[in-house]
Amino acid sequence: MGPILEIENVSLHFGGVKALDQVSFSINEGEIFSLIGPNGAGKTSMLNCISGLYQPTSGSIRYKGKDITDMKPYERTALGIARAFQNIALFAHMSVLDNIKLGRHTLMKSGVFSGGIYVGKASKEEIEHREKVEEVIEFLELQDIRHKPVGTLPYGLQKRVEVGRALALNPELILLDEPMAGMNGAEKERMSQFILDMHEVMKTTVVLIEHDLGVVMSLSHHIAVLDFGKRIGFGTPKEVRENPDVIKAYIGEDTVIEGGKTW
Ligand SMILES: Nc1ncnc2c1ncn2[C@@H]1O[C@H](COP(=O)(O)OP(=O)(O)OP(=O)(O)O)[C@@H](O)[C@H]1O
Repeated sequence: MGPILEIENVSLHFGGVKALDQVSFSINEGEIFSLIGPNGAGKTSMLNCISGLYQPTSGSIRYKGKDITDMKPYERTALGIARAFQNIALFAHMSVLDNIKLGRHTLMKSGVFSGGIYVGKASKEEIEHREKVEEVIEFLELQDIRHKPVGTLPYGLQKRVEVGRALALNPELILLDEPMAGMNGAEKERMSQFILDMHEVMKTTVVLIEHDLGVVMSLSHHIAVLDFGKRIGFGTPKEVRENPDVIKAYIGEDTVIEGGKTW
């Protein structure tokens, strides 16, 4: 399959800091793609450029052949790009169900108030809306906690709800910023399985930022490696693992890039 996202010479400067420096790569439709690199390498900045939170200083971003570089975040959401945040962006006092429902509000054409007045369009939309939310709750196995306030849940489950909120937007491209941060081994395995199912069952293209290289190497079809804002590696897990520049950037660690190692 061809590329769904093409990043071309993207730079992002904050004053003198080059968070991204002429970075290019493309992501194939339907694949699991990972962005890796040390702290401060520019991974989150790249996701921000893709989701529209930041505007690149220069360069372009094409989604399904269309230049989206100047589009607002909500316009990108409408095109099928959704994002789960590194720091959970949920409403702690609201239930799991309501948080996931809220994720879909940006997509609803009928306003919040039209439901009670104009039955036709609003009700059809409301049914679709509800069906998708239920599908996500089932997919991420959140049935038992659907009515629990998110703030009362363990961190790992909150991360799963955060992913659910993005998934409820029915994205073709989902951006997951460290969805496994702070999780134990069993929780990571579970999240890995959900990511694999997003790819295999939902046919969603997944862009993942993850520090656990074991997870990255086993899940990803392709990987881009950033260091100080520059792309220092790109390819399959095998290619990246054997790339001398990547190994060099990994100095101070064992030079074998394997499971259990983090970056
Ligand atoms: N809004 C901002 N204002 C100023 N500098 C920023 C801003 N956002 C990011 N940076 C800087 O850009 C660089 C890249 O940061 P970024 O958060 O993208 O890295 P990262 O690879 O995601 O790191 P981490 O793994 O720690 O999340 C860092 O030097 C950071 O301090």
